[in-house]
Amino acid sequence: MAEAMISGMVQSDLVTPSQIIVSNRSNTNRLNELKYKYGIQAQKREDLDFATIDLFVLAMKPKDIDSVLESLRPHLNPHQTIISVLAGITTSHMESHLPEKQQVIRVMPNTSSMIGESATAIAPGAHAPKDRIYLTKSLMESFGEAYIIDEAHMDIFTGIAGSGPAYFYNLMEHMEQAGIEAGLDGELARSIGAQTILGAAKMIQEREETPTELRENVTSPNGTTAAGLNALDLHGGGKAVSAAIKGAASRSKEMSKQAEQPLVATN
Ligand SMILES: NC(=O)C1=CN([C@@H]2O[C@H](COP(=O)(O)OP(=O)(O)OC[C@H]3O[C@@H](n4cnc5c(N)ncnc54)[C@H](O)[C@@H]3O)[C@@H](O)[C@H]2O)C=CC1
Ligand SMILES: O=C(O)[C@@H]1CCC=N1
Repeated sequence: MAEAMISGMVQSDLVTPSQIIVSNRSNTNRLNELKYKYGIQAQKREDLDFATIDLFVLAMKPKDIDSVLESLRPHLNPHQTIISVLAGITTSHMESHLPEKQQVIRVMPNTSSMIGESATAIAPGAHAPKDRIYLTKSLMESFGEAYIIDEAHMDIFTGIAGSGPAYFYNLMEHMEQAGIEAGLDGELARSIGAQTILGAAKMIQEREETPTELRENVTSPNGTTAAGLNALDLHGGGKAVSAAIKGAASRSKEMSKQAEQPLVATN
């Protein structure tokens, strides 16, 4: 996810590549790969000059949040902002592991950041000042659309947009496979599927009609679309998508609860 955001950011005018420093726990090969690919700086954790950093963007796995915050804590000053992309980790949880009144902002981008087409949510913590919230919004807009939302809606946003690209990739795997089974070349089938999804998404964005109206426009009485939609319905159709979104949102909620539980030492 970090690479997808970096890729989108460096293609925009908002930041210069040299303003971005990437770091990780121990994988120097990966750091060098990102450094040369995007022209950004790469530094080992122990070489970071914390005082010169305005925004820390955390993009490790949610399970590592507490140890990372504890290790950042002694180096922070009140003017620095912690931006987290971690699914399920609440701003209040992060604030409880940081110096009092530390600025925290939770965001949820998706991997389409890579090409400047993310749908990203932003939920400010209790002490994030307006200027940092808007700076974060501009940063997120450098790789797509960004929406400031109530943190209570972060789970459902994650279900729709954070995980959402995967539902469409899954759909496209099926479209491609159906094309192949009917004798189409695989690449051609993939490209037809992608263009069809792109066109449908742009119709929603660029025209006034609702998804329902647009669906009805495609559906001639007793025609091919009606047959396709009937089959879709018979196999779960839209309900399956709704269940996917709810499943992801509920996992996000569950991850928030897990993060609150104290670690139990085992031997
Ligand atoms: N993959 C996705 O589509 C999205 C992921 N996210 C969130 O982004 C985060 C990362 O997900 P992925 O990129 O898929 O995982 P990943 O496993 O590809 O990347 C995690 C990165 O964190 C680094 N890392 C691990 N521990 C670290 C530490 N202690 N200090 C510094 N760096 C450390 C690793 O070296 C690795 O580069 C997760 O929290 C996830 O919830 C959010 C939105 C979308
Ligand atoms: O699967 C995940 O947990 C992450 C968060 C949203 C998309 N990928």
